[in-house]
Amino acid sequence: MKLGRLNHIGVATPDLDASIAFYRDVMGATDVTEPFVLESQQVRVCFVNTPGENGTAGTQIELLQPTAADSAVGKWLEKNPLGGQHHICYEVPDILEAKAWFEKLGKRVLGEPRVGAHGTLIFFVHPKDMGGQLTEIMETPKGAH
Ligand SMILES: CC[C@H](C(=O)O)C(=O)SCCNC(=O)CCNC(=O)[C@H](O)C(C)(C)COP(=O)(O)OP(=O)(O)OC[C@H]1O[C@@H](n2cnc3c(N)ncnc32)[C@H](O)[C@@H]1OP(=O)(O)O
Ligand SMILES: [Co+2]
Repeated sequence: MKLGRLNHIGVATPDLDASIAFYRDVMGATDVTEPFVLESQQVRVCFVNTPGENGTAGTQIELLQPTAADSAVGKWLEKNPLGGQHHICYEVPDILEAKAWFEKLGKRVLGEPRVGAHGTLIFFVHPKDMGGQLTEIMETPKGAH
């Protein structure tokens, strides 16, 4: 498998609007997308775009507020009520090759690849098999970079 760019860091929050204000007012973010609900993942989400170099896209902070307590992010927030870093997402050139790679290593791929918030195929690998880090693997968007 070939590791691609760090696409985003997933950050869970109990209050998306307060987190947007934090990134704008404390962190000086100037490029924050409009929030939208991704019902399949039971989250309200938006992206804080960080500057890249020489006009390339920087990485993103993916802000996630659960729409239900009994959801992946909702359950995580029960243990981490202030919120914080929830997962990390790397790009790969070939999602099926990457899935086979992790499975061959005996790591738990969570579900079949599905279309994620960026419109390309993604899957997650269980944090217990990844040194405690919930890891999202995303196929590099066509024509990106
Ligand atoms: C904007 C949408 C975008 C997209 O999908 O495109 C997203 O990024 S959506 C993000 C939300 N979706 C997911 O996170 C899907 C993948 N996550 C899962 O399938 C679950 O959260 C899972 C399987 C990682 C844990 O679910 P489970 O029901 O087993 O919850 P537990 O609380 O029982 O956790 C078991 C064990 O894992 C530890 N854990 C849970 N979440 C995390 C985490 N984010 N990072 C690190 N560790 C995590 C939890 O503490 C438990 O450990 P233990 O030592 O047993 O207490
Ligand atoms: Co994500």
